[in-house]
Amino acid sequence: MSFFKKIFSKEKKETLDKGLEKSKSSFFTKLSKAVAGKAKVDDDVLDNLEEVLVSSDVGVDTTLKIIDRIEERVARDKYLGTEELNQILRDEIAGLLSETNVGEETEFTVPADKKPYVLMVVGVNGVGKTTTIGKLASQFKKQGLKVVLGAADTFRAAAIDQLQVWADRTGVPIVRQEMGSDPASVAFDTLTSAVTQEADVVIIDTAGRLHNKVNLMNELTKIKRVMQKVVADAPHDVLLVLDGSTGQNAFEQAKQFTKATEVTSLAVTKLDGTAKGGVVIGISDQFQIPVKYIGVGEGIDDLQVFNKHEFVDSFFNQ
Ligand SMILES: Nc1nc2c(ncn2[C@@H]2O[C@H](COP(=O)(O)OP(=O)(O)OP(=O)(O)O)[C@@H](O)[C@H]2O)c(=O)[nH]1
Repeated sequence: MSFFKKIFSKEKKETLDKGLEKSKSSFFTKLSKAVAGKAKVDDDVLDNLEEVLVSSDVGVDTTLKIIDRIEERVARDKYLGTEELNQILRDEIAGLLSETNVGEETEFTVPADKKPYVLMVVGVNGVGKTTTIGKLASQFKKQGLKVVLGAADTFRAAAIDQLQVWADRTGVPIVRQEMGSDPASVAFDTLTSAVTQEADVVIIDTAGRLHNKVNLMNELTKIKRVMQKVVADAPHDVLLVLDGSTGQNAFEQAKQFTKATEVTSLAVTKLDGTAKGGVVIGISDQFQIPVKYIGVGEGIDDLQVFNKHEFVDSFFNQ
């Protein structure tokens, strides 16, 4: 048994398979319609395939890239049977994910040389930001790491309270202030407290008001600047949380946030409730930002480290 197979636990695989069920069944139903009655991959099949990919939220640019590559293959191999299409798509998608040079990890890890490792989490309301933070806190704590949460989404009282709920649930300390207080001040306090406690991981929640990009940019820049007074190279990671079930909206949010701040990794949530799982492929390809985590359920253990081999295996194994 390969190393990869050994560490890809049965439990993780089952959760992933279940989480991608809707996307898979919708994709393969469409794919079988796209090739119905056709023995070879021709222009018609490629047109249909293009539609299948776009309607699976892979995104237009990434779809065209995939179609171009299959066209090249058709031209080279002369005859390509439609029964081979599944394998070819699988190869092309795995290839695309490899180009973004991500998804090799299988476990939650924090860099050993950063203490505390500071993770700033951004994203609009409702995408699953708080839940993702709670799930991450739980995972890191399980590894014996000391975690501190910072409630720097001070825009809404509910956001602070919700993070408190996750802090209580996971037994992790939280630094919070009144609603409406300066988010940068909360971040500063959180880092100071983390350094004093010799914490390993700090997770900072931020407000994601997209309606005013300049404000958002200023706010995130200020939080970063103030954090650097405590930990010089903080934040070590800026994680953008996107709701996978919103398909093209997720692309739009990624576009806006990457303009407002330097996003270093992505979490795509709610893949279990949607047939739009293709969004993971398109987003990682178009933004060239690693998808680090995927949310495949509401439970505390339903956040997975995104691994491209596991993802492609699960997606294409029916
Ligand atoms: N099915 C499913 N639901 C999820 C997932 N992640 C989050 N949710 C749910 O999505 C809803 C919104 O999640 P929150 O974490 O509250 O979202 P938020 O982005 O923090 O939003 P605000 O609290 O409004 O800022 C909650 O009901 C979560 O349980 C997931 O991976 N799968």
